[in-house]
Amino acid sequence: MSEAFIVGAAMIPMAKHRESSYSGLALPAVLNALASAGLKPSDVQSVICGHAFGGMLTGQRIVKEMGISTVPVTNVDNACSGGATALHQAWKDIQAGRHEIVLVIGVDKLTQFGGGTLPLVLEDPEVQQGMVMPALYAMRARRYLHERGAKPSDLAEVSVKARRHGARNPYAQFRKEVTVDEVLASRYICEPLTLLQCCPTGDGAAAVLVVSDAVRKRLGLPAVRVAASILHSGSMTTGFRDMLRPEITYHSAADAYEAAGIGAADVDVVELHDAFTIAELVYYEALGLCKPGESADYLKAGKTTYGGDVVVNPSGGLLSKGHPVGCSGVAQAVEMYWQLTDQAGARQVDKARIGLSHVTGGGIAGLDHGACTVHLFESTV
Ligand SMILES: CC(=O)CC(=O)SCCNC(=O)CCNC(=O)[C@H](O)C(C)(C)COP(=O)(O)OP(=O)(O)OC[C@H]1O[C@@H](n2cnc3c(N)ncnc32)[C@H](O)[C@@H]1OP(=O)(O)O
Repeated sequence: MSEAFIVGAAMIPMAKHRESSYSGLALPAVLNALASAGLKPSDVQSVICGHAFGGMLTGQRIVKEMGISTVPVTNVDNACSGGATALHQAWKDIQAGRHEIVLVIGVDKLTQFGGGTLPLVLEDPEVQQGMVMPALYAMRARRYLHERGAKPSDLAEVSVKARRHGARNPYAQFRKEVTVDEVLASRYICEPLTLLQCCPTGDGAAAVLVVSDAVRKRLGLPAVRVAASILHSGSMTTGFRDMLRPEITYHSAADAYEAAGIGAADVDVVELHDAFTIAELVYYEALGLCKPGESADYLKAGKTTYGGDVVVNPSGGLLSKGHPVGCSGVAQAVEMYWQLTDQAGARQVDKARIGLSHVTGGGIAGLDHGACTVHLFESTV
């Protein structure tokens, strides 16, 4: 069994790239990731492509443009977790000794829908009743305000931090800082969530090279070890569900910490799934960054920004960087690679050695979410 390492990474700036095809989005990320690892397209032994809305054979359409052939290409759909699931599959392949150099791509183009909320699967009974993602998270937010005695400004603080971090990130879709008042004054999407508390729709692509220990040693490059890679689907329940206890994230995080022998207190930098402000607060608790019930105070005390206990979403997170669904898990891995190899520029987390990324996928009736992926990374620099 070989351990898996990331030795190269790249992404394109997230934005509304209306004129680009899926291959057009992905190719610059792929070629720059290869270049950063000193590898050629022909060195790649397997390609795994995460996307949600690219249609059939998205990965093959990208690989065709790379000028390589016969390499096995796998497409992975796990909604927002698609990219992270692709990374999980690469980790498994490297561990099993099937391949030594795997290219992982995450890509999605949400501008194809022309605006509004994301299209969901119509056979889902909750979707038939009108469930859309902002509504799901608005219910969580209402529950949080009710149970915790929190204020809407507690939610808004998440966006303020996200935008402050994102302002340092040239790859972020939104780079302007905002105040609590501006967040609260933006238009309601689904009360209590306002526009600036929702991740935007946009387009993006990211790529990482995952290699075996032997290849890492041969390349001699700064590398990040994948210390744990956990994928869970949700547990079915037809009755009451505690919306402030996202069980799929609790389980995935606990398994990741156990697999890596790493505790939450050891983590220096986190990229978590802040699709809406409320998500970040409940995930602080589920990832064990703070105790249940303490998330709003933990944020307000500055514990999750530079100078605090752990820097959460230095990239700006989904709220600021953007959330092109199937791309996001790979974009998180790119940020982890940059942070843990001291290449994150103005947003570098000082002495970052251990990183955690977390992404959940898909609203689905009866489940907390459809998929959850948690990765732990360790710097080898
Ligand atoms: C399990 C899981 O948890 C899975 C998940 O990840 S769920 C999350 C998946 N992603 C989503 O659900 C996307 C959430 N966001 C949305 O649905 C939509 O962006 C929205 C309903 C909030 C707004 O959609 P819309 O009204 O059609 O806005 P849109 O046409 O995109 O943009 C209108 C303007 O608002 C701006 N805008 C849109 N979203 C913005 C945001 N979050 N912050 C700031 N500005 C925003 C746009 O830039 C645009 O400005 P300009 O006119 O100056 O260009």
